[in-house]
Amino acid sequence: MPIQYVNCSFGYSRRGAVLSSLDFTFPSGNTVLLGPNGAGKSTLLKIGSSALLPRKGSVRLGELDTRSRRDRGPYRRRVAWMPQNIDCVPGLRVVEQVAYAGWLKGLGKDAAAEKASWALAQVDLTHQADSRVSELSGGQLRRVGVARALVHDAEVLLLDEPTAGMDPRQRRVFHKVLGGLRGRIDIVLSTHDVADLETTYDSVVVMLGGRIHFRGDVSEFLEKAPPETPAGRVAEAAYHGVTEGASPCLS
Ligand SMILES: Nc1ncnc2c1ncn2[C@@H]1O[C@H](COP(=O)(O)OP(=O)(O)OP(=O)(O)O)[C@@H](O)[C@H]1O
Repeated sequence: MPIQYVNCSFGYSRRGAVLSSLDFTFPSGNTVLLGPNGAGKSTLLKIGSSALLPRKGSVRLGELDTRSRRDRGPYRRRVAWMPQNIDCVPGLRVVEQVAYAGWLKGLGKDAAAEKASWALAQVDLTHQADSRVSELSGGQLRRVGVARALVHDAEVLLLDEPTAGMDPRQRRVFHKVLGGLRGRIDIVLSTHDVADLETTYDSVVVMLGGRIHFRGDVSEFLEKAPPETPAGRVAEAAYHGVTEGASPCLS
């Protein structure tokens, strides 16, 4: 079931609006959220996760509304969010970090341990299960963040720039992981990286200036590239085609 933004407005201060009367529903499947710095991608995901509440309007998953205190617990069990900054509990090993996240979302101790091992396997980190997080690279730490988001069987996974800091090999592994989750969970991932669009995602959403500027299938998005574009540069050219001429700044 997709997240719905209904007439949603939000600003960090009284004066500046980041989102204004946004009516939008994320597509099902794997969705990549693109847009320049400051377009509002993280804000959209934070509001979608219920970490922030809209100033006006609502964010819903089925009948659950993030503004309702009673709905927020069930909402957060169904929608997992990985923020840009991954905070880990000092002293815990990787598998314990993930199990702890599951326990916080209501899993029993044994179930949390079992699901933690499963989640680490999904992100190809089983071999690091007993490492301390301080021993991990930035890319591996992001995969721990994804495992923590996966551990409690949410229906929707919101990932804020999970591939930042990953080397090309790690990124390939990560895209393979996302491709493998296709059809099992709805994923929305914000990034500046347009590699592997066809094999990893079903839909593309482009944000500009706090608005949804483009929404469509990956194939519709790639058609925005000029016909003579060399094969390896189609996604990048499509992104320029979609965003060209539009103001990148928030009004
Ligand atoms: N905590 C905050 N306090 C005040 N303004 C903020 C805060 N976080 C974001 N903003 C502002 O909100 C707007 C949208 O920022 P946001 O981080 O959502 O964009 P983004 O598309 O995720 O950017 P990036 O690609 O750089 O991560 C920007 O103008 C930004 O300066």
